[in-house]
Amino acid sequence: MGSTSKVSAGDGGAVLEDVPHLTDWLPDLPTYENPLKHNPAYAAVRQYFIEDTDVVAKDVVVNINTAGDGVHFRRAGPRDKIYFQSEDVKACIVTCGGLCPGINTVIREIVCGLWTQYGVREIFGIDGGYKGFYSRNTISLNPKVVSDIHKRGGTFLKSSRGGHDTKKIVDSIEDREFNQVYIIGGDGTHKGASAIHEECKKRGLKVAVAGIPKTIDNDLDVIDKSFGFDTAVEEAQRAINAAHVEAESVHNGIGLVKLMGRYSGYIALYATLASRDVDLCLIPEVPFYLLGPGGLIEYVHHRLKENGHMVIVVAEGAGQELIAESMGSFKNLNDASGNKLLLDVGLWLCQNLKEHFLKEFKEPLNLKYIDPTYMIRAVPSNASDNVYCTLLAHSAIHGAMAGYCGFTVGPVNVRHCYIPIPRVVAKSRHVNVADRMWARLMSSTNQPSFSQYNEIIIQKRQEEALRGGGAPTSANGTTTMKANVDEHSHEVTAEKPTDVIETGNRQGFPKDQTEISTQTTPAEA
Ligand SMILES: Nc1ncnc2c1ncn2[C@@H]1O[C@H](COP(=O)(O)OP(=O)(O)OP(=O)(O)O)[C@@H](O)[C@H]1O
Ligand SMILES: O=P(O)(O)OC[C@H]1O[C@](O)(CO)[C@@H](O)[C@@H]1O
Ligand SMILES: [Mg+2]
Repeated sequence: MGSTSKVSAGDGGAVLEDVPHLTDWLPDLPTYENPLKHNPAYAAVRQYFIEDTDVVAKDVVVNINTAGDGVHFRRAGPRDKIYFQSEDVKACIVTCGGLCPGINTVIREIVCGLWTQYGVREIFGIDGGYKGFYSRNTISLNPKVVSDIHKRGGTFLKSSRGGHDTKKIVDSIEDREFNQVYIIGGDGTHKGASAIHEECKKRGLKVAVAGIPKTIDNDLDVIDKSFGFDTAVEEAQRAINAAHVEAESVHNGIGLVKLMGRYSGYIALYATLASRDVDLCLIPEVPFYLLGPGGLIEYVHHRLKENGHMVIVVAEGAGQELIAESMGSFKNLNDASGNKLLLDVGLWLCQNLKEHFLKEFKEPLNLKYIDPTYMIRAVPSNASDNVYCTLLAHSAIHGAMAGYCGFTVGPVNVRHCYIPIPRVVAKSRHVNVADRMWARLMSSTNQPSFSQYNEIIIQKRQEEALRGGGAPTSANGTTTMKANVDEHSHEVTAEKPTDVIETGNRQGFPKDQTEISTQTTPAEA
């Protein structure tokens, strides 16, 4: 990422992973009194201003015998001295990447917060993500324009993938004289934000770049949880309930629900735990197999015999390697930002479940597939996400006004912090299957752990080798699908099953992801 980290130690030995400040390259900047001192709403608050020495511990659960002084982040909030005068601020806001409930609330609260708390009058929206900086006119924003946008899903400013051109973006920032840039987005967006910050620094500009982490997959590291996640989990309950109703109303009924989660299965995990009607939850972090002892088909058969119906929740990124191998050959497609496009695990499971049941148990399945993928992220944020978004927006504006830059905001152990951007994008967060939260799920669903994955695959391979290669039966229970990948809709349709192949990669994560964070969030404790 090319940025130098600002790590320092306090007198007591505590380590501070600090965020950049405008004075790092503009040491003589003047300071001003924070107008909040005279704001009737805030003036009465005792200890309203955050001390520069206030920090938040990254880890709060420690071993009494081995605990050191640990890593800390700068506490977010208003400072009594600020580095911008209200009339000099020209702020802009941009939203990038996929949608997430609450984006509009963050936009609204940045605008209203800057306006009412700091008296800023020049606030602009960038139209359609990063590329809007150099290809579109800006949108003038004020509290009236944004007054009711938090009641709508989506992004008022529009979003996009791809199109990040650091030079062109910073040229636009310079030309338009923006000095505060608020960037709402996920891991890709934050990598872009970091590049913008570094370029502004290189050009010696007085520009504060502030990130606000947005990811429905909850895959950004360090922060407790991303906004919109709770809303999405709540919305997913409607689909799971429908799947349950459909499944229990017929013989041999299966309700299959596909939820978002490219590489991290948090939505599926939490939606499953919240529902309690789910019998099987498949996530990208846990590779599974179909046939053989401990396999998916055996479990589904057992569950149907026992209960007559079942509900399966699958995260969209689950089983990708299995599907790819079962398809023999397929094209690797990426979206405009370079993210891998996923194969449809929902359709694949439907086809394989139905076929195996007919073939092995001579029983037809009554399978209903529900795909609410976009429905759970297109809704407006719920009440608690709205409050969360408000705090994020306020933390961001207080940080920028105080001259901090190249930071993102978010709660760490429930206290809002300023976190250096490289820290949150260095690695993605994944469900820790060795953690108690996954254990809770396993105990709720009683599903198999698929722990024999390696043994099953090795054994099947050996059997195939003995047979001389061209195995007439499935090695892992997958049926080869000839994929028609429509490059525009990205849908995968299956033709008639023809052949069988094996899979052999225990690794459930994307190959290019070398560092994986499986931190325990407070909610998982
Ligand atoms: N490494 C990078 N450097 C600079 N810009 C990037 C980088 N990766 C992605 N971007 C830009 O960030 C924007 C958003 O990226 P992306 O589409 O990956 O979504 P995201 O922010 O990760 O959000 P999500 O994946 O949660 O929807 C795009 O405009 C993309 O060009
Ligand atoms: O179809 P789009 O808009 O690219 O978004 C799909 C992807 O976005 C994400 O929600 C991440 O934002 C993934 O879970 C999902 O695969
Ligand atoms: Mg992303």
